[in-house]
Amino acid sequence: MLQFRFLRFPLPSSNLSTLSPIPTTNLLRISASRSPSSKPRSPMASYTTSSSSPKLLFRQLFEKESSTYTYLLADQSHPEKPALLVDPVDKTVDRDLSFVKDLGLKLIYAINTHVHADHVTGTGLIKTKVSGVRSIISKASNAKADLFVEPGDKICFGDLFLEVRATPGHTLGCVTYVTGDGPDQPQPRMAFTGDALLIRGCGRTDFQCKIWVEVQNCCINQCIHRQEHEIIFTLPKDTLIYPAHDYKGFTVSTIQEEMLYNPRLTKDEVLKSGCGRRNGGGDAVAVAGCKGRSVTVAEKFKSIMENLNLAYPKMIDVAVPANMVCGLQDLAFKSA
Ligand SMILES: N[C@@H](CCC(=O)N[C@@H](CSS)C(=O)NCC(=O)O)C(=O)O
Repeated sequence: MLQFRFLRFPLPSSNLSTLSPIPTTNLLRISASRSPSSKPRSPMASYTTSSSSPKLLFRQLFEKESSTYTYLLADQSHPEKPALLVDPVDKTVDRDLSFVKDLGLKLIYAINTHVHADHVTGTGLIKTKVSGVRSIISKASNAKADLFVEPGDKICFGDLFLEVRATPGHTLGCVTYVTGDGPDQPQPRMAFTGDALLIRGCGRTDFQCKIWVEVQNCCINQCIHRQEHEIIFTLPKDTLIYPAHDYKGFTVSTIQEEMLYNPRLTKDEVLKSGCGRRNGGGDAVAVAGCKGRSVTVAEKFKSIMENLNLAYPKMIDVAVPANMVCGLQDLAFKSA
């Protein structure tokens, strides 16, 4: 069972009628049933690739240089049509804001899933162009923003909300934003996974996390594997996956599809062989006496990730320092 703190952030006075005031200790419990440990044998059920709610307005936007997806969500049934952007890119801010204006929405939040390494976030630029917008990032990112979220927090926009789930691995502060569970919320649910879970892939783990591994003497690859399975894969199987990037032309996936076909997250041969036992985290643990089969799930994942041989993102030296300050570094130059 996961526990979520129910938060509504205070809005600037011009927005006060948009959302309800902040409840202080309102706790909402969300059931989180465990996912099956191995691949289902039956063929994949065919799930819808779009979510429906009379309230939700949803758009997937693309920035082609970094292959980044930005997501626009709004409560269109609310009189003020409060909206938020997930992972906006500086280069496409004008496009996004003009789109928001065309649709008659009131942008209240500009949210990042993590400190990006391949592009500069648009959140800082958006704040200079639209008054009252608040930037959001996870507290664990250590980056600057107006508001910091932690696992279990909820970000409300009108009657809709996003839950915050921790999915570290690509960076320590990576979070996934998941649409709410409830009568007014979109069905199926939607998970904005940032770089934690990509379609048939996942974010590289050779940035911050190697340092963390050394410092904490803990295997982050094992950690991300566990996070993917327990924090993401406990969502309903029809939950739609919307990543921050795609390099192959995919736009959306589902939990079920990724459980079956994501090559980085489905290496469970040890479990199937009977040579493994389960530990508390759901990983296979090698058992003495199973010669030649003593490779754990986490070790396989680690080996895949250590052999990706990806070049460092071209913009990393510019993007990371800028994104640590909400993309506001050198803003005068950029907006000139
Ligand atoms: N070539 C691109 C960067 C490509 C890259 O490294 N993508 C990251 C996410 S953005 S930091 C990643 O995690 N990729 C995983 C994968 O399997 O591709 C550039 O130069 O910007």
